[in-house]
Amino acid sequence: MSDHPQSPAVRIVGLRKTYRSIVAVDDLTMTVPLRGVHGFLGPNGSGKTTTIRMLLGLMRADQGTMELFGEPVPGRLPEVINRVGAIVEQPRFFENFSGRKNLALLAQGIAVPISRVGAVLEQVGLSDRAGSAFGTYSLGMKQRLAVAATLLKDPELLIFDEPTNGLDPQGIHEFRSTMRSLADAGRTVLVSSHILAEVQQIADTVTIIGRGRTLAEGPVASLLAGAADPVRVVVDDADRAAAVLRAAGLDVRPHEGALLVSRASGQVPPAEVSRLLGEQGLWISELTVQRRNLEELYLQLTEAGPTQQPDLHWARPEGAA
Ligand SMILES: Nc1ncnc2c1ncn2[C@@H]1O[C@H](COP(=O)(O)OP(=O)(O)OP(=O)(O)O)[C@@H](O)[C@H]1O
Repeated sequence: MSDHPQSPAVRIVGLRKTYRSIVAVDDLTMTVPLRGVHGFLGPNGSGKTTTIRMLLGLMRADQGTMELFGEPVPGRLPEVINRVGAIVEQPRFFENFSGRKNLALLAQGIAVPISRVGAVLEQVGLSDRAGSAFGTYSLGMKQRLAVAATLLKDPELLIFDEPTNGLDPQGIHEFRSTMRSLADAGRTVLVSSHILAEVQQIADTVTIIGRGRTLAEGPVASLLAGAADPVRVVVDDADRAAAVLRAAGLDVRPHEGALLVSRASGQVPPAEVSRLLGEQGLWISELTVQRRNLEELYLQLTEAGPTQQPDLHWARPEGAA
């Protein structure tokens, strides 16, 4: 059990790393709550891999503090490393050995009971193909065998760095379900990706970074529940509908055969749009609130600049700048 039961799985404050003149990570802050899938998101080159390598003690930070389960790392890494499983680089498996035999060899090497092999194959959905040679596996199956290898020690936190790179849609789908089921079984999954929309589908919480800095962090649902998402409405007489809505003080923008209705002061209730148009005999054929996705949020954050983002931080640790 943890000495710090209330501590998040990961806490990073003020992390910085430079490679000669390149600032790869710049005052980065991240909190990964216990349990659930946490997306660590940002475009290529934004500093995700560098951060993960520092967290795992594979590289030294220039500045900042990091904790795993409340223990400062790298100082106390030996005490917590057994609670962490990570795929940072592709592990090497023997092509001619079956998935099961590859895992059995690994289990022996790290003194894990051989009985764990069957359990971890089951957890990643590879039991049916466990007897086939690794060389015959699809990329997605190879990746899931790598996950199975990290599960041998039964870690509480799993860290995957861009795990779906190179996978086809089927492989991506399967990997997502694997991450979801690991989290549903009570583990914490930290997954980095440059494809924000992809991770949005399974992440409970996210940290979004750009150029080595944290731009936003929090539950996906609260980050996306913008104060003023536009209402998209389709009506036959769009010109007259636009005039009616504008007369009621709403902003109206034609967009791809529909009208996007918004108001500077906040969210427009769809029922208000429906009532205003209905009262004038204008009948709506489609009415939806256009929720943002994480990619749109990212673009908005990078356009807005750092001074306009403080309300998007939800879990800034005390003492963070
Ligand atoms: N060993 C290195 N030497 C010099 N610069 C590096 C090195 N590793 C990374 N960088 C630079 O540091 C920055 C952050 O890279 P990093 O790999 O951490 O980003 P990333 O978000 O993981 O991107 P990707 O998804 O492409 O791996 C980039 O500008 C990268 O070019």
